[in-house]
Amino acid sequence: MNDPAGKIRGRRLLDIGTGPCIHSVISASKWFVEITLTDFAEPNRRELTKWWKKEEGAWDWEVFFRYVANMEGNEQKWKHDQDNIREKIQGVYFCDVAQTNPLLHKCDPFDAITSCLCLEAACPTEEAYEQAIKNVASLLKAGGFLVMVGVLGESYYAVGEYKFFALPMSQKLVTRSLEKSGFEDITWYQFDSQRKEDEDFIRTVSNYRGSFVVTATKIGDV
Ligand SMILES: C[S@@+](CC[C@H](N)C(=O)[O-])C[C@H]1O[C@@H](n2cnc3c(N)ncnc32)[C@H](O)[C@@H]1O
Repeated sequence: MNDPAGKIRGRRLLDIGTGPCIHSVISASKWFVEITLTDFAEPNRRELTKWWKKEEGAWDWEVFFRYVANMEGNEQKWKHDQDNIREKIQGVYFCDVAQTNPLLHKCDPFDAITSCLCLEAACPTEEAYEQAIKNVASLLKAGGFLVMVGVLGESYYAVGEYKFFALPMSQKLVTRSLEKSGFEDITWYQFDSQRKEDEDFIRTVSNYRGSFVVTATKIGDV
């Protein structure tokens, strides 16, 4: 998570579209007391819960925890980080960003929301994307932070033989959607893909052209 000023912190963190994996909140978890994970797909929620509850057959995320701990200056603390995050998780819930209340149940607004590679996979059109940002923003308190990670210009990504749809993202679309949903202080970080000339990768994995991290602060409800 990019937060050079160290201001993105608080009590309650919500991750939208966590998938079956935990990597997207490893860093963020240090700055929050309670973490709520969500996803649309039941098999993903099941997989996450298996890891959270240390059930048999759960995926081992050690290499990811080691990587993040190493980036943060001390690889040896990875186990501590892993225990810490398990303790902070409040639950793994259904979420649909297309719904005006994506969690489908009433809850207090969150201090911060993270989301990694979700909205571009969930929204079929730019209009749907704008609406999804609005829906997600409704879960955030005024003055709360949104941190999104995404890919640029991607129209599909493959998992094995299966190709998933993705809505091609641009800085213009993301920024416009955030502004329309009452966000300010929008900070954009962009990274070019090293793979954009690699035809084999493009054919078999993804045609993304780059990636981004965007951070923004919600000023109020629109
Ligand atoms: C590319 S995966 C990203 C997963 C994970 N955040 C990561 O960084 O690897 C996209 C995720 O979005 C979820 N998703 C798809 N449609 C959704 C929707 N309408 N609302 C919430 N999540 C959705 C999928 O189930 C999937 O887990």
